[in-house]
Amino acid sequence: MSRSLFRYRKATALGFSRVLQDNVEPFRLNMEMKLGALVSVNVTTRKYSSTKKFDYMDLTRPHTWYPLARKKVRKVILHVGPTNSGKTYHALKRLESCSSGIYCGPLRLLAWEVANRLNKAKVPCDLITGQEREEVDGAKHKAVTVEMADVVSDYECAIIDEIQMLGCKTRGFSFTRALLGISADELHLCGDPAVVPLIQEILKVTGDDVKVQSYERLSPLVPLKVPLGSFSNIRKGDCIVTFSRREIYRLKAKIETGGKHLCSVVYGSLPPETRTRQATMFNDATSEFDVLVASDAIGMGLNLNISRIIFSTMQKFDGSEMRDLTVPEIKQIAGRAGRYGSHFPVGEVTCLDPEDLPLLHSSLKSPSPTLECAGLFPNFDLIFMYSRLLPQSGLHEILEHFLENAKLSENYFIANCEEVLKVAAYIDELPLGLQDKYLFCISPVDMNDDISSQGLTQFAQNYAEKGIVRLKEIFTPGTLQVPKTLVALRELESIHKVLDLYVWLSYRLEESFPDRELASSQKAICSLLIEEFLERLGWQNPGAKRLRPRRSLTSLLSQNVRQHL
Ligand SMILES: Nc1ncnc2c1ncn2[C@@H]1O[C@H](COP(=O)(O)OP(=O)(O)OP(=O)(O)O)[C@@H](O)[C@H]1O
Ligand SMILES: [Mg+2]
Repeated sequence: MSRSLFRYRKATALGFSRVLQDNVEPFRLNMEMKLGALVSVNVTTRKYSSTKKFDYMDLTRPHTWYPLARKKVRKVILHVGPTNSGKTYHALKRLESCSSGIYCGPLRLLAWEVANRLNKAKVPCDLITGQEREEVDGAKHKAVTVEMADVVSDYECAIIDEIQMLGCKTRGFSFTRALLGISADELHLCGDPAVVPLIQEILKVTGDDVKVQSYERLSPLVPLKVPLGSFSNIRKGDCIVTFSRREIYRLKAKIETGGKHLCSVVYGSLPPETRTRQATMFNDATSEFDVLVASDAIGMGLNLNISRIIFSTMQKFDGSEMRDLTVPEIKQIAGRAGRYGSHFPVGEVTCLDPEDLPLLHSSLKSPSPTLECAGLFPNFDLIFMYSRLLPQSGLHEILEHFLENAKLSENYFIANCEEVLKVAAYIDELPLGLQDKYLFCISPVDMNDDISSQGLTQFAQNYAEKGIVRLKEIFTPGTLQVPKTLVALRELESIHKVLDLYVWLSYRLEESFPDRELASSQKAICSLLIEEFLERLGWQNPGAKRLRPRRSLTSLLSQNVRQHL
């Protein structure tokens, strides 16, 4: 059964939201989908329909786009259960013991964690994310972010972690691509039980052999009957969760002013390496930073030494309105407390506001709603073929038409393309080919961040005009400073995003973006300056206890970084 896209706009999602990232591997198209296939166009009504079996808008059989995976009967093992039940642990144990393998995770932090773990266990493992390629001699294993999942090689074993994210409005399509496209003898999927019926349904047509392995939580998670009460009740190992950056810093200051604790912070727009170091500092039992103030950026798969999660609010702004947290979000976040093997064998969870307790308690008892649809997104090949029907149109128009006319089966929805369309509208003004335009559209730009979107427009403009983009033309190395205010901090976070975007583009347009090394070293400086700011904040609070001497920034800058200053 085919349906049009827009009925799926509100299709099921677990509430996760992030900008679209890279989708570098071209789809391997169904052999039936060849250039020159018959497609009829009714120009006056601008409705497009297929006359024969070749129909570029027909996305009802996405499993046929991956011939390599379809040559195998894959042994698919669905590891499902609550948070902290050992799902990822068991899948990784299997990956380690296989001769070749790939781990696909939803976060750069998780890909880093897995690459480190495998390399420590003497299983050489490459790390590949949109912005990093760390290759290890002799590696037959890879840890990647899901957008970089490899669908053109054969593996003995593959893992897709947090598979329920295939219902995510913006990133779900990358999970679907990995699910259908990875060619592995064994495919391990880890996630929430709510995903089981959908995966079974989707994989009915692939002929794969699907087994479900269920897990129980390894250590107890106790929802407390009372709220936190006074901030003087904050203790070592607590993590306060809130969703705005301003609130994060307000709570950090409030706790530190009490003079008993210093706080690490983790939130989405902090550079990933800063997030890792803040989390490491909190995890380190000897560090003075013994309380964590975080957003839902901690909510997925990470292993932190948290004893108690305290929700400062049960509402978050989702881009258009304030809404209650969903059951899966509450369970994911609460599940960070009392991780098995951490310093705190029993996890606790509570709220600041007593009125939030009923929602917290009922959510922790409820199963997550069953997922109904998985995301899809047209890759460049599909858009290119479709563009032949609209030779005079820009990418924005082509995309809009494609999205309006795409036919989907009931198990799928099309990704939310608002961000992509925003970039397309701008990029269409520039004299660029369709492929270049598509690339800029799927780049990890944050169009809601002025500096980040200005960075993208500047890069695209320089690229269109000169074919080469030198970083120094738009950014002067040596000018970065430790921020003195939260406004300056936000600016530095945005500059980091621009540099990150440059690195991302440099991996895809290597000759035109030649300054990857400089961009990477400036990124490292940004995160060190941000960390310096975070540590100084702790120092400035009059009541805060004395810290060991801080690391000086200069001593932290490696030779490699300094040579660019
Ligand atoms: N059998 C085991 N022996 C030792 N450690 C284990 C075992 N099982 C799990 N762990 C450890 O327990 C912690 C939680 O396990 P894991 O990360 O696999 O949980 P999960 O079910 O994937 O949780 P989430 O849903 O939050 O991703 C990890 O630190 C993991 O290394
Ligand atoms: Mg996990």
